Amino acid sequence: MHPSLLLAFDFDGVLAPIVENPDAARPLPRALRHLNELSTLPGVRVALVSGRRLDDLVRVANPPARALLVGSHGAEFRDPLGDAVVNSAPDEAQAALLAKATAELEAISARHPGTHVEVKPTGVVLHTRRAERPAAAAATQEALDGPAALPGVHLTHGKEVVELSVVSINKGTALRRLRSITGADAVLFVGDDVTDERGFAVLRAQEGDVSVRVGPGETQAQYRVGSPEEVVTMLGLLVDLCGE
Ligand SMILES: O=P(O)(O)OC[C@H]1O[C@H](O[C@H]2O[C@H](CO)[C@@H](O)[C@H](O)[C@H]2O)[C@H](O)[C@@H](O)[C@@H]1O
Repeated sequence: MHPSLLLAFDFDGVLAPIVENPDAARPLPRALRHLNELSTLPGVRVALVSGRRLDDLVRVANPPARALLVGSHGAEFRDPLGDAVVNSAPDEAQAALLAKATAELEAISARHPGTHVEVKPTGVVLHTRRAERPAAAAATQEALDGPAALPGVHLTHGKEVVELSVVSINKGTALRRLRSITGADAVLFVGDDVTDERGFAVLRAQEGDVSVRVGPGETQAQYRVGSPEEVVTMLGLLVDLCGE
């Protein structure tokens, strides 16, 4: 009998190349094709585990119909084959803190052309990829010194993003939840950024889990591939292996 496998992938930088405009990110076509193939195999569940808002993830990723979806780093969660839906809405105090952090990031962004702010259900992000380097550096520093230091705010400093959350949910908690819902014997998780390191940290290599980092950077992952194009190659091998 086949073991049951959970194959979980971050989106940006893993299935989709990083681009300047987050709205323009799309999965590589062959990545999507392989994900669709994997999602129909017996004993396999595919999951997308993203920092994006769930509605945004669905819009840009066009995920397989059977895929488990995790948005906002785990604050939003959907299982199309079950009844597991989680939306960790902030409580009153967290909502007030989120409004304050958002107002401060928007003021910082207004001072630094090329930056923009993205609001999520439990967090807010300052994007700096499209700004001139001095403006990006200044805006980042102001965000770190200001709203990121507010009590109750959880900071993630990712790829050209300063992300502030008012809940302490992360991709590690998300992967634990996915493991428990699917009852998977082993988990594969592929990610490219600092937020994904929290996911790698909860995997159990000695029990058959596999972690893969895409691109450069310090990592706890067991393996590394160079780019989303190499992820496509890995997905093709997985289709062959899991389909046997
Ligand atoms: O943990 P992730 O799922 O990778 O989420 C991290 C952020 O991903 C997106 O931003 C990243 O990709 C953009 C499009 O390629 C790029 O412009 C940006 O610089 C990257 O940081 C997403 O837009 C954010 O909401 C996520 O927090």
